[in-house]
Amino acid sequence: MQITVNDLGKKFNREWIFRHLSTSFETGIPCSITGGNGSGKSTFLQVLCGFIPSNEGSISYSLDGKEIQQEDFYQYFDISTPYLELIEEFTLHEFLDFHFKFKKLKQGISIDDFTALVHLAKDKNKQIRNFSSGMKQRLKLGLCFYSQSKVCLLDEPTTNLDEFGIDWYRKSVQTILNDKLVLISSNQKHEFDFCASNIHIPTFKS
Ligand SMILES: Nc1ncnc2c1ncn2[C@@H]1O[C@H](COP(=O)(O)OP(=O)(O)OP(=O)(O)O)[C@@H](O)[C@H]1O
Repeated sequence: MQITVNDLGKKFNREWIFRHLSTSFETGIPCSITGGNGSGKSTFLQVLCGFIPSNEGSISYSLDGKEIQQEDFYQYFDISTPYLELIEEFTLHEFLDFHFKFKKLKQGISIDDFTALVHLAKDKNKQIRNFSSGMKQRLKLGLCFYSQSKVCLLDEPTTNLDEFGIDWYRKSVQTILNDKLVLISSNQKHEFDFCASNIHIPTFKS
């Protein structure tokens, strides 16, 4: 998978969040998206995956040399962000049954394997609303790690994770780096110090 960004710009009202941003991303070269609070890291990820439109420039997506239309790109990525809501009324089992009707689990992994991988096997019948914030975060990350999608977008991936969870994140993310295009928006080195490339958003203010 390859994503190419050409002269991309995004503004809210009259303020440019980033401008003249040109780069490319590809599977096997994980990239960190860095910058201080409010610099535009989350906005960049949201523009990249088509959640919000850009004001200037273009983004192209291709898989094995074939172009993917922007409107079809949703089939190819997973995103984990602090603002993403889970369906709180469902139990974990109901939630996973529902989710994996639309997304495919990685080949060879069952739903039971999945719950073990995210250390939630004992919580299958618990309603998501009764999960702790760290349990929800492991679930969100697991949905990205263990799907068949080609692109994995992680916004502040260790939010709410304890030391065990951070260690789990660092080991788990390693298992997908060769198969998925991984982009990590973060201010914390332990979330991205293994990345081979970096985009520093404040560099693209004007
Ligand atoms: N929908 C919106 N309308 C207007 N301004 C917005 C909107 N969304 C974000 N912004 C502004 O865009 C700027 C970048 O926000 P963004 O959330 O992308 O930053 P960030 O780098 O991810 O920050 P943090 O590290 O705090 O999560 C901020 O000034 C924010 O207030």
